[in-house]
Amino acid sequence: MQALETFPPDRDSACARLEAWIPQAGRHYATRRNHDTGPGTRDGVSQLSPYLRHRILTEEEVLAAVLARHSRAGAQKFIDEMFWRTYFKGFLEMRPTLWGAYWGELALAWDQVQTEAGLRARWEAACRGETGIDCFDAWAHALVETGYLHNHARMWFASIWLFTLKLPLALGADFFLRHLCDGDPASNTLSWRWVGGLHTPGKTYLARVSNISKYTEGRFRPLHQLASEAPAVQGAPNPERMAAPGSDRLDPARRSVLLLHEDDLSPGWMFDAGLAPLASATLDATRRLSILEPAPHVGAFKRAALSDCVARAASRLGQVTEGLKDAESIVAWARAAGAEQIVTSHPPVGPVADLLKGVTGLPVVRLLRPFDARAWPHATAGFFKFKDRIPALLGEMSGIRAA
Ligand SMILES: Cc1cc2nc3c(=O)[nH]c(=O)nc-3n(C[C@H](O)[C@H](O)[C@H](O)COP(=O)(O)OP(=O)(O)OC[C@H]3O[C@@H](n4cnc5c(N)ncnc54)[C@H](O)[C@@H]3O)c2cc1C
Repeated sequence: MQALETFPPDRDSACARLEAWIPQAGRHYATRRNHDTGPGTRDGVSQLSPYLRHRILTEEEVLAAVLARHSRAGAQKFIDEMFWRTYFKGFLEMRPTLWGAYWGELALAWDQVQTEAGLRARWEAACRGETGIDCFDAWAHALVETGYLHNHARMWFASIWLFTLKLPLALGADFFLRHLCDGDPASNTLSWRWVGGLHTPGKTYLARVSNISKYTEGRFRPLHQLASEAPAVQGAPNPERMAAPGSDRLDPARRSVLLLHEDDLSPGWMFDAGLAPLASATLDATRRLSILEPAPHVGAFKRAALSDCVARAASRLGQVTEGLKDAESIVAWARAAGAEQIVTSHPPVGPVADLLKGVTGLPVVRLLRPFDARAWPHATAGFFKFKDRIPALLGEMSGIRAA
């Protein structure tokens, strides 16, 4: 699988990529980050997202590594972009109904695809990269084959999907989630909403020929092929904000088992908090990403990354059961291990959190990372308000030198 060659799903590869990237995270990133010269040639972005999304690398360790090499001002652009991930997660945690609304819209759009031949033909052509719009078709192929798209290409792609091809937003977000190695409920759903004018109400993103031509360095110039206007799409408005989640309390004296999942593959912080599990298990929630089957590389990435996590933490885990897939098997496994509680890292809104809602009969202790607990409550409005908090959030991180 090409995607797993590009993104080997293990921490050693993640650390090597971070190490190689650090020198580029300053001025180079600020000047080159918007350029997309195509798979295999782009040097302006880190391609760390599959590792960050699954917390094979944590935001804190990437930020600390970058700030050990660059001043805060020198790496400001990269630091800001890193915090978009945190901001989107916090925003969705406090507005979880947006995830339910997305699933409702997806189910409706999927019904329409099955009953409206014209829509089905346009959707299939878009997913197969057969629209006749060269740039769009090339991005569709790259996504399916490599499991990754550059941020600028994601913006152009989503814009063309919505405003030129006039396809439903939920089907586009689903196409991304089924193929991206970094597919993330918060960043993906909210970025699609941002392009469609729902995240910042009324403010849409229109892909323009001149912008595509400039930042693909002449690879593409879709003259007379793109929509010239981008009216906001229909969709659920941003709901009222709820309180950000807090951490459950860990009672280390109770017999615990640890459930490892795709949202946090660096469990060391839970052992530091006193967790000594009788046994551990990994959860495979891939099938819950979509109504359709996710691409093979998506599940393969997650399963291999979970196995790598188990191998790294083996001495702390007790006996390990890999690949639980539903709530019933989680409860049966925990009971068989003699547990009084199932401990897990707090899963943000998404497939794992959905699955864990079905666990009954044993308490589930969801531990929230201090970084998330500090950052998420600030995602109250737009990113630029959140951005004001970045210096304070950096200051509160352990191991960060003041720059
Ligand atoms: C329509 C659309 C859908 C997207 N879907 C996803 C998704 O499912 N999963 C995902 O991780 N990102 C998503 N993004 C955000 C962004 O495109 C990717 O995080 C980024 O391209 C990852 O590549 P990189 O690691 O080389 O980024 P770099 O530019 O090197 O940035 C470093 C890190 O900062 C964070 N980051 C940078 N830009 C963004 C951004 N705009 N939003 C959120 N975090 C950011 C990521 O963690 C990234 O790894 C989406 C963006 C758009 C426009």
